[in-house]
Amino acid sequence: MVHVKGLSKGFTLHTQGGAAIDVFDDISLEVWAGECICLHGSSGAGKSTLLRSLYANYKPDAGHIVVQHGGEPIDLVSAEPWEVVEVRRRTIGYVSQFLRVIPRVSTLDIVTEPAIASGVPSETAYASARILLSRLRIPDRLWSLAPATFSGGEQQRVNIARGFMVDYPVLLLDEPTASLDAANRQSVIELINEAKARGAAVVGIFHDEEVREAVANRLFEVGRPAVRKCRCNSATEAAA
Ligand SMILES: Nc1ncnc2c1ncn2[C@@H]1O[C@H](COP(=O)(O)OP(=O)(O)OP(=O)(O)O)[C@@H](O)[C@H]1O
Repeated sequence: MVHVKGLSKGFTLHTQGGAAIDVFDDISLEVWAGECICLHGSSGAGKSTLLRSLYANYKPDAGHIVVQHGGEPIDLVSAEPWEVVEVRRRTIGYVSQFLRVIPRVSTLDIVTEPAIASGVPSETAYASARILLSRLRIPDRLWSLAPATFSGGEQQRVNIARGFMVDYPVLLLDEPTASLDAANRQSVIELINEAKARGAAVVGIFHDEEVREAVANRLFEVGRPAVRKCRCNSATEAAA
């Protein structure tokens, strides 16, 4: 479903004297339908940067991210913005750590929105949203409220419900259980395993060992490049 080839990414901090940070270099990875890859590595190794690159939030410096989209391969590194929008609507779902709260929009509407955008009839979408919110133990008295005032764990569960509303062929999960208690962690484990069973290719960051063991088929080590590229301009700076 996802084929990453020779992917490299660094950042240049233009507001801080052009300092260059090489994050990863020449990464290659394949993710098949029905499996879950856990991105692994020390803090700052580049796990979130890789995940965001897979969602085309960051543009890699080199390499390819080829995704099967509607039966055709598409390279997200060279895709046009409208193609990225289409891929996100139909093929790749992303659950970030934090919910982007929209003022005055109810929990039910936030959760339902991706399904309606992907063409699911509104009645079906609302019925699925209610089931997901119940499975994730969001009390129904909160469904009509905007989640701005919800606890961290409640907001995270609303975000997870939103991410699982559409049966995306590819799912990217950035620490989906970071603020959850044991019962809710278990619900998320079940949702991930159900997604795998229907053939989703899942890539995630799971710091929680119990979650990792319950869902991951493989660990993929994200590490700093063995040889750091120097982006200095002069030979003197390069030598230094
Ligand atoms: N938008 C950005 N601009 C500049 N540098 C960034 C940006 N995002 C990440 N970095 C840098 O890239 C490196 C990798 O960060 P990243 O968040 O991908 O690591 P991580 O492995 O997910 O870490 P953690 O486990 O602590 O969340 C860090 O050195 C970080 O400072």
